[in-house]
Amino acid sequence: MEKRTKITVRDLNLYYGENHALKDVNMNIRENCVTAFIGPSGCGKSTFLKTLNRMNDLVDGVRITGEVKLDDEDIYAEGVDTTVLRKRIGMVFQQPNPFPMSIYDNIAYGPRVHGMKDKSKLDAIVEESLRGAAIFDEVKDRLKKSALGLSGGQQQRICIARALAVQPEVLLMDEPTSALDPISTSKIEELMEDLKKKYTVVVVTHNMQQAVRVSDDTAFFLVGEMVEFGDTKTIFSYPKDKRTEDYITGRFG
Ligand SMILES: Nc1ncnc2c1ncn2[C@@H]1O[C@H](COP(=O)(O)OP(=O)(O)OP(=O)(O)O)[C@@H](O)[C@H]1O
Repeated sequence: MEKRTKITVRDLNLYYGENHALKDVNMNIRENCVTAFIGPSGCGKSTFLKTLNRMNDLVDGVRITGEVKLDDEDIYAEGVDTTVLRKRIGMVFQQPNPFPMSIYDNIAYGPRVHGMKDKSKLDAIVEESLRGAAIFDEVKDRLKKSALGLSGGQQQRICIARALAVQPEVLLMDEPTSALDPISTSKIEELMEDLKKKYTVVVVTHNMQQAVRVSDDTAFFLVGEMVEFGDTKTIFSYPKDKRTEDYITGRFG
């Protein structure tokens, strides 16, 4: 079945001061799919990911032109509440960054900030989020213990659960496995397959095999330009652009 577009990007340009870091990017990100961004270091993958939930707003000297729509809403329109936006579009980073508090409190943090006080509802959200991130069984007997006592791979799944706890629609993942061992990496990759049933997932990865394994669509970036975008199998089997072909065959990067 053809998937509908969840995020539409039109003519997006981003400048860090004089540095033109994203050049006329256009993309339709499909709902309930995993979209991967690949490309060599410094090509703008993370910068682009962050424009999708306005995380770049926090950086001094950034200027953005163009349009990003979530469903039919322009996320850069005047009056958009970025707290609400980031609740709808959650984010997971390269380094697992659980808060220095209990596993339970990490997950309950977002719902509490958004006003949830009811203990039994919070309990249910915590369990559901941990299950959604495939870590409930591993931590159910130590919910009151510090999240910092978990392994890196478990911490990353706690961060995913924390993002799920506020019921997002989209999950942005910035190289979520690059700090993890192969077993933790494959757990997160399996999880992505599951997550896309409920959410729209966008992942930046350095690892082309990972893009092939987990994603439906792939975008290839090179010095701020989105060179090629489309169905992952097609991009990796029949790249249209010579630069994409050179990159995926390992000629540079
Ligand atoms: N906060 C910032 N301030 C100024 N320039 C920045 C900032 N963040 C990134 N840049 C610049 O923007 C360009 C794109 O960087 P970005 O981190 O988005 O690339 P990337 O493809 O994600 O790289 P990597 O894979 O190494 O993380 C680079 O030239 C980088 O130096």
